[in-house]
Amino acid sequence: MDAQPLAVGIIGCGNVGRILAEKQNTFRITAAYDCVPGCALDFSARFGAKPLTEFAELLAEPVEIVVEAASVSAVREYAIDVLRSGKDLIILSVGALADETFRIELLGEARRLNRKIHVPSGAIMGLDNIRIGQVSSVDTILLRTTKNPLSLGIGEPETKCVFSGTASECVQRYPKNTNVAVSLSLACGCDASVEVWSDPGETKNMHEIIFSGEFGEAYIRIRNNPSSGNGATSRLAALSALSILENLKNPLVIGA
Ligand SMILES: NC(=O)C1=CN([C@@H]2O[C@H](COP(=O)(O)OP(=O)(O)OC[C@H]3O[C@@H](n4cnc5c(N)ncnc54)[C@H](O)[C@@H]3O)[C@@H](O)[C@H]2O)C=CC1
Ligand SMILES: O=C([O-])CC(=O)C(=O)O
Repeated sequence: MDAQPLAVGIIGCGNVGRILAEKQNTFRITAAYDCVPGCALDFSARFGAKPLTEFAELLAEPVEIVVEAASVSAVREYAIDVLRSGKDLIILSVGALADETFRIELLGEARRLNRKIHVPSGAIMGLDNIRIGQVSSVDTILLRTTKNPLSLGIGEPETKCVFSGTASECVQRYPKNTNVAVSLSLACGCDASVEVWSDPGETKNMHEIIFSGEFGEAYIRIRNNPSSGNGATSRLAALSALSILENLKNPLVIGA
């Protein structure tokens, strides 16, 4: 007899939520919440999930895991309640975890309740082995992100470095564009350096990672296709969350 598909709840029925729903195979999004009620209703009409117009309704739904695909503020507002309702969590808006006080509280609750929080590789690659930063010395961890100014939400006409600093500072300035910087910091165990470049000629979302330490040196360049529903979000970010959901019940664990 076939196993029941994994029941999934979603917070955020926007671009990432829709990509996950379009490609669901071994899981089912059975409940969908968005702070814009029309978004949850449209999502439900298209994909059959139960539309929720109040967050509290999600806590009572029989889902094993909730995908947050909404915003940094949504993580701060809902993540702990999701864990307390007995569900695991996938967080896309990883920037929320740059706040150390919040992160310690959230992870403390996860530990206490024996729940898992998954941070997908999102719009980058290599996060699996960048975790070696937690067990060996790191000399450099730098993310250089280059996007079209329209994706960054700025009107910069020239190619220019518009931010240089740390991941935790960067995500406050560009919360919809640099969650990956905080993912890198969490993986390697130190606040990554970040440069954000605005390039009016760039049609992709490019991330370059420069990593060196005890292991040697790495340079990774990812040139992502922007997703059709939100140019600031790379399609890879949604596909990465999709691959977590598709693999949750797989006994063979590959990479991170
Ligand atoms: N970890 C990573 O590598 C990446 C993360 N992201 C993040 O993933 C998240 C989702 O991205 P998209 O789907 O492209 O965004 P989107 O803007 O297309 O959709 C977000 C949806 O969430 C809803 N929403 C926002 N705040 C909410 C709240 N407090 N409560 C309930 N609903 C709320 C919005 O109404 C909207 O329908 C964003 O925070 C984005 O910055 C994006 C790219 C890469
Ligand atoms: O999708 C991307 O290229 C990266 C992004 O927006 C983020 O990390 O928030």
